[in-house]
Amino acid sequence: MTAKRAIGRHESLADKIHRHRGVLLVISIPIVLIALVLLLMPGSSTSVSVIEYTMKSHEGGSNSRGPKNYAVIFDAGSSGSRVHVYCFDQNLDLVPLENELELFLQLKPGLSAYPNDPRQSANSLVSLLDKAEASVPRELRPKTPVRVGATAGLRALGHKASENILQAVRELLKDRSRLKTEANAVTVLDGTQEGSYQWVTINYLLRTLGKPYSDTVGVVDLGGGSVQMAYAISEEDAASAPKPLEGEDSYVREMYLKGRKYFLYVHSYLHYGLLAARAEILKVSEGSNNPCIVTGYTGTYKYGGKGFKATASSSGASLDECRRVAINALKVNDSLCTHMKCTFGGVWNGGGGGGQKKMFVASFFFDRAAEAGFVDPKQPVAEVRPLDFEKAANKACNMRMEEGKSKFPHVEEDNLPYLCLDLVYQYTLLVDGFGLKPSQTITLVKKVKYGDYAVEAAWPLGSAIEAVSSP
Ligand SMILES: O=c1[nH]cnc2c1ncn2[C@@H]1O[C@H](COP(=O)(O)OP(=O)(O)O)[C@@H](O)[C@H]1O
Ligand SMILES: [Ca+2]
Repeated sequence: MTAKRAIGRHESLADKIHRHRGVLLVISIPIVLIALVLLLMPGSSTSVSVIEYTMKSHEGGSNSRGPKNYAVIFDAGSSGSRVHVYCFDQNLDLVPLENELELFLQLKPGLSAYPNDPRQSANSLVSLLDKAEASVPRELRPKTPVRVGATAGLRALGHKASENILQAVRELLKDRSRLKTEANAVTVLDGTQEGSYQWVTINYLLRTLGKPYSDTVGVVDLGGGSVQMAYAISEEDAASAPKPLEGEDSYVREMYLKGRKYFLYVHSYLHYGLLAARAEILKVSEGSNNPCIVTGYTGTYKYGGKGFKATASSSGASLDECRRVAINALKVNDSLCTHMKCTFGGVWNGGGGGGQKKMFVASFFFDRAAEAGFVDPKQPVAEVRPLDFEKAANKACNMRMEEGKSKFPHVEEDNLPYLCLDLVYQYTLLVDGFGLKPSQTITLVKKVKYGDYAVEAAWPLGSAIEAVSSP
């Protein structure tokens, strides 16, 4: 020991620690104390959920796999069921199946339309399953993962009824298909999962994954039953994220994609999808006339097994009054907000920042804009501003039912009585809910161009990427 010390430079680490143990003790006590404080502090890393989600960088490849990996993903949405079949090469690039980059099929209604008949509900997927499976080469079927993700429709049905339906779907897959079902392949996606997949889908197709977070785009997905918003935030903002409300998912997910770590702010609002929001807006006027219903219409709106009085007021629809009702239904109310800044219903807004600069807004935002005639449904994307929704709303709220067909020739007949409501809600959600400026340019998206092709801008691609890149 003494000899070693005399040599000095050759002193081992253990000896050094031993010799300086006094100093080390003095230094380490405050460090341990600070670490403890940080760990126990509210809003620290406890509000960040880390998801096992690793997308390898290009050179990583999927070593043990074949040159082509298929994935079959069912989107059991509240208003319909769809299936997507994708094929990836070893670099996790999409490769064409016949002449498209995905097989995409859809039908209506969704699984939740059969709440008391799980078998019939599951059987509604048969035609989609058969066609999807047929598109996967026979020898690859046993290694091709199939997933079924149910969204707001089954979420709103409640645990028992939805679990029965999911069980029937599991049995259908087992009996009828040779595709690979992993554990948890058939589930109700939680809303934050759905929002994260949507973000991955769009950023994957735009090839922004792997770039700094402020180069990625934010997404909004307006479904029938729920609406999700997701965008990447800085590590500092993630660290100071508030804890979620009781029973809510955490606000921030950590994801590793193409060699980079992202902190994704994501929130899903159940009951605020477009079709569910109609019910919320009609509930505000509770049994009396509603200023959002197109002038001259008398009827009942059915949603989730319930009926809501949908009758125009005698003075007709009114943009301003409908706006007030929509703001009320959204619970845009600062007194509910216990965080720095909220969207609506007391939900933290994520703090904004570079990942929210560009917003890609999907599903019913695109569809209604197309029906209302201010975007071309044949184009995959359209740049608009929230005030385009308000302008169209103004026209819809000022017409009479019988003028509907000529003023809005592309609107489906069943949607006509609700056109003022839908457009006012969409404007209100973007501006009063999500806090966008009425004049901010946003991208309405149905499909995203990927090379010479265009791919559906929907969450299943994010799920497929996870399925083929997990071990
Ligand atoms: O793959 C897709 N491509 C384009 N639009 C889609 C796709 N899947 C769903 N949508 C849009 O979402 C709307 C309905 O949402 P959905 O039925 O999925 O409700 P949910 O997400 O609340 O369960 C559809 O009318 C359609 O506009
Ligand atoms: Ca959906």
